[in-house]
Amino acid sequence: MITVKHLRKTFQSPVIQEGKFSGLRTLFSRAYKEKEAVRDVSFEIETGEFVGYIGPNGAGKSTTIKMLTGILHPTSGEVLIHGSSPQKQRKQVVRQLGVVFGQRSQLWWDLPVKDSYEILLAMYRVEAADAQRRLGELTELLDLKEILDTPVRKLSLGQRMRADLAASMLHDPDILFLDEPTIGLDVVAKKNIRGFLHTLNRDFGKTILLTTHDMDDIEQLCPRVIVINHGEIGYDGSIDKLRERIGLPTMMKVSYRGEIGVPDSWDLPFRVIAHEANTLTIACNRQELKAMDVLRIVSNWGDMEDVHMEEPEFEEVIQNVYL
Ligand SMILES: Nc1ncnc2c1ncn2[C@@H]1O[C@H](COP(=O)(O)OP(=O)(O)OP(=O)(O)O)[C@@H](O)[C@H]1O
Repeated sequence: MITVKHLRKTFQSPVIQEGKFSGLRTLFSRAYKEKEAVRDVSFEIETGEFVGYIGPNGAGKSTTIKMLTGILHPTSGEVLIHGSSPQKQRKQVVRQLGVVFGQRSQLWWDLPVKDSYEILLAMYRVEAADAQRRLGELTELLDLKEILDTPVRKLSLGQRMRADLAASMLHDPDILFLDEPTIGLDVVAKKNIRGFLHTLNRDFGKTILLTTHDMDDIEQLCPRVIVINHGEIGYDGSIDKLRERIGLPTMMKVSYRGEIGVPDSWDLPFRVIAHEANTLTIACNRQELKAMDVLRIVSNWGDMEDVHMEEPEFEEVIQNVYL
């Protein structure tokens, strides 16, 4: 279980001096300004959950993950991983964590992938038989066979990400923190990574916290989403509830055989957005009005042929949370 209580992190950065020799003067100046990257973040994640941690650029996601993994010390507040602090009981906690930062590889650039794995396995003191078995499983699951002998710098981005994911799993941690593991990948590579993460969670019971800007990652993988904005939690719950809360309209396209007799009175519980030839476009808020009730009304206006419904895109919902 992961417990995060009133986590806060402020950074101090030097105030940039203006004018002549500004670079030098900034270097020797004692003026600092504070940046509150994470203001007040609290949540709990149960064992076996798959949670999306999302927010706009600069919201505080990476800073949170760095505190969860023990890389950064919080200014105040506390993180507990299975009851232990990643800052105070670092050795013990690190064994339970797998971490991937999509923007930066943890593998040795000039070494073949396999050699990096051997170093990591030795660092984690994984016994030879276990190491062999795990490497075999991961090679199979992530389709690594072709790239084990290739130096990391020669891998494509998709191959590198698969190699990094395997590296994060070598010591068989039960919790994974993934910071943008699909960044920059093409559609096929993304699909493969998602498949792997889904398997890890469903079949191997791994607890996963996933940061991403790809809303398809979130929709396909995460039953629960935590939204952070300006260093604070803006939402914590299911995607469906989030849709409900934002309440963007569902678009309904109703087509008729022949004429449509839209009544003169526009006093309707939904909006008619467009009326073209034999088609009406209607926007209705499904939290306020059931689709059946809309259809009951519009069926009186002509001989209905077809109805097409479009739910708001999750991307659009999220943009409204970030505002
Ligand atoms: N070491 C640092 N020193 C000063 N400010 C920092 C430092 N690290 C992060 N920040 C600032 O803290 C804020 C939060 O940064 P963070 O990297 O956590 O955001 P993020 O949500 O991960 O963003 P992105 O989606 O762009 O990766 C930003 O304004 C960033 O500039």
